[in-house]
Formats: sequence, structure tokens, C-alpha cells
Amino acid sequence: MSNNPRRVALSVINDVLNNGAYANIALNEKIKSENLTELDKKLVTQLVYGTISMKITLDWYTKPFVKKTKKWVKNLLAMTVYQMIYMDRIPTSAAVDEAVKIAKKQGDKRLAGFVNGVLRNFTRAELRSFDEISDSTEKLSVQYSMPIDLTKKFVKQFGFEKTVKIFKSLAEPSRASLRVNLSKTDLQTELNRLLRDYDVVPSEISETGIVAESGHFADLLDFNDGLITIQDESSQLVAVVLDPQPHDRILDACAAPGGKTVHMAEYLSESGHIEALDLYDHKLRLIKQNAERLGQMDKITLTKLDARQSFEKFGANRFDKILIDAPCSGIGLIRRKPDIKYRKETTDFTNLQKIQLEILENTCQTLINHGIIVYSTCTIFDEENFQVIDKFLARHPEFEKVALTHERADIVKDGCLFITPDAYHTDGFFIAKLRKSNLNENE
Ligand SMILES: C[S@@+](CC[C@H](N)C(=O)[O-])C[C@H]1O[C@@H](n2cnc3c(N)ncnc32)[C@H](O)[C@@H]1O
Repeated sequence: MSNNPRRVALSVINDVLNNGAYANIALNEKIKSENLTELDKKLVTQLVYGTISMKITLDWYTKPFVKKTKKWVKNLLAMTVYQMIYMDRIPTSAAVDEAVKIAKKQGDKRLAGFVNGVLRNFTRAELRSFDEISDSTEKLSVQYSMPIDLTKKFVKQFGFEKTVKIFKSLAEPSRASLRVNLSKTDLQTELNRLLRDYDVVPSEISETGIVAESGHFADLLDFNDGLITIQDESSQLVAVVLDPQPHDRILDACAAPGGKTVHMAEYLSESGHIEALDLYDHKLRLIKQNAERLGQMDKITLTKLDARQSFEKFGANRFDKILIDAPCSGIGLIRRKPDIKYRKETTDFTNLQKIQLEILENTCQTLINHGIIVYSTCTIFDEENFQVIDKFLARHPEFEKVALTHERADIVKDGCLFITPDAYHTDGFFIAKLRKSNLNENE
């Protein structure tokens, strides 16, 4: 007999919201270990992502009916209300009955009675309107389930109107995107091939990108031929900006899981090489899997190293190009990874900036004269992007910014590529390119 999908979903939600687990990892592990039908796997996925994504809104809806209760009970209530409000095909009575059963099994009769009472009261009452909230920023936070501090931060940097656009876009479902391996095939051939089975279009911002409005290519396609790989459209621009030449020696300072490592490797000949670093063995293994699948492993060396030790390990004049795809808050990924918005450690922007600058400071010493550094993040906050570049350039007169261009002028800002998630419904992204010049030459 298959397991109860709602109980499975609740245990993932508890793990993520109460214990800080990563939603994608916790969900994958649970789905693998539980006995679920294909239909139930889909239900669990929707319940987990939907509840986590809308948790603040859902808690606000039930607030008038709940004084104080255990965290898991609050999560159970949120997951049930999510079904009532957002999943038309689930009858309210079924959602309530299932919740009461879970409360009885995980707690006791008294808790089951409490859950039943809250949900019945919620069902009988009229759904609250966001217009009850007089403060416009708080209203935005509740309506789009974004923590209030983060909402204030968005409004401060982008202004109210643009924040609304970004939040609306983040609340829409993600699209699936692929990158075509141009060293093996071309965009049109792959588009034609995919169009037989999928509703796909070329990316508006990446010349190597193909996009489907919905669906998960990973489940449906055989990637072993290495002709295509899954990569967000904005992330596909990074290797293009770095512009690897066939013989380049490249340092990929923060490489795992290797999406950009394998992309850069496609440009290299046998004499080109990539040193790919990351902090963790299990993450380096992901790069290996990726590179082997795409037939690029012979051009890549994997090293477990803190990028802030690069100069000590590799010395001066070692690399022609460096990619720093920096550890960051990941705010640009919220659409696909909604748990990011609740993580305290990823919203410590001062500490993140410190690490980002330290990585730049150390790795830049390994670069040849006239070498190139590309610095990129999947966040859209200035502290991790423009401020990092400005601070680095202020301390390093031997570096200059290379002004980037793109046929979509709206993603170019101050010579960098800066893509907010609402612009082309991609991940939010930042890319800057720096060139080192020998100051003595200019004297
Ligand atoms: C944004 S992800 C990189 C994504 C990767 N470039 C790709 O395209 O698939 C940042 C990575 O940096 C690693 N990292 C964090 N701090 C690091 C450090 N000090 N040195 C090296 N790697 C680090 C993290 O483990 C994480 O895998």
C-alpha cells in the first residue's frame, strides 16, 4: 500500500521550515524513500512547494482562528488551507478529514479536535481581504508571502512599483529551460527535435537557450547524448561573457554543481583547461557527473579548496581567465527555490559581501596581465553585486570594468548585465567583467 502523500508532504515541510533543510534535497530524498504512486509524487511536490512558497499568506489567513500551537500543527494548517484556496480539484471536506487524521496520528485526540475546529471555523468564515492591511509594504509582504524585512529591502532598492512587478513574477510558475551544446549541435536542430514532443520556444536572452512554459525536461529527456543540458537562461550568459578561447587556462573558483564549468569547457580545445574549485567533496562529485555526461571531464581538474586560498595553491600568473560565480543569497532563484526567502544565513548581506570580496581579492593574484575576471551572482541586491565590484575596483587600480552589451538593452546596467526575474521570467542574475592591465605598461 502506498504511503499517505499529505503526511509525507508535511514531514518535508516540517524539515524545511522548522529544521532549515533545503526543499529540493529534502523532497527528493523523501520521494525516493517513500512508497508513492506517480500521481502522489506530484501531489507531494505541489503541497511542499505551494505551502512553503505561500506560508506567510497562509498563516495570515488562519491567524484569527489560532492563538498558539506547535510549529508542526501550524504547518499542517497551512498545508490544508493551501489545498482549500489554491487547489480547486481537492474538495474542502477531503482536505479537512486528511488533516484531522494526520493530527490524530502525529499528536493526539485533543490536537485532532483543535485542528478540526480551526479548519471548520476557517471554512465557515469569509476569506480575509488583503485590503484589511493598511501599511502598503506589509500588505505586499502578506499578499506575496515575502518576509517583511526582505520586502522592505526590495522596496528600498527597487521602489514600490518595480517590487510589485518582481513579486508578481516570482509568484508565477517557473519555466523549464535548456542550453544547447553548440560544440555538438545547433539551436535550430535541437528546437526542431524538441518541437516534436514539447511546446518550446527559443530563449529571448540566450542564443543557446530553449524554453518550455511548463514541464520538467529532466523527467522526460535523455541527456546522455550531451546535446542539451538544463540551465537557466540568465545563467547561460556567464560563459558567453567570459568568452573562453581554445587554449585558455581558466580558474572556476566556485564551481559546483558545474553548470558553468561544463559550458566553459565546450569552448576549449585539448590544450585548454579548467581548474574547478569548491568547498565540499559531495559538490565536486556533482561537477564530475555533469562533466562526464557532457563528455568534458578531460578538460577539467576538480580540487577541494576554499577559493580564498587560490593564490597560495596556484601562485601568480597562472590563469588567463577566472570565473567567480560567487556564493550569494540566491534571491534571484526564489521562484524555483522558495525556501531561500526564509533563510537567515542567506540574508546576512554584510557577511556575504565580505566573503565575495575575499574571494576576488585572493583569486585576482593568480591572473596573468590582461587576464579577465567574470564575477556573477544569482541575486539582485546591490550589496552583493555593484557594491562588490565598486569596492574591488577602488582597491585595485590595475583592474578596469569591461562594459558589457546585450541586444536586450534593458538587461544592461552600468556596464554589467543585471537581470531582474520579472524582465524575461528568468532567474535574477548579475554579471560583471573585469580586465587586468599592467599598470607599468601605461606609465
Ligand atoms: C552559486 S554556486 C556556484 C554554481 C556553479 N558555478 C554552477 O554554475 O553550477 C556557489 C558555489 O560556491 C561554493 N563556495 C562557497 N564558498 C566557497 C569558497 N570560499 N570557495 C570555493 N567555493 C565556495 C558553494 O559550495 C557553491 O557550490
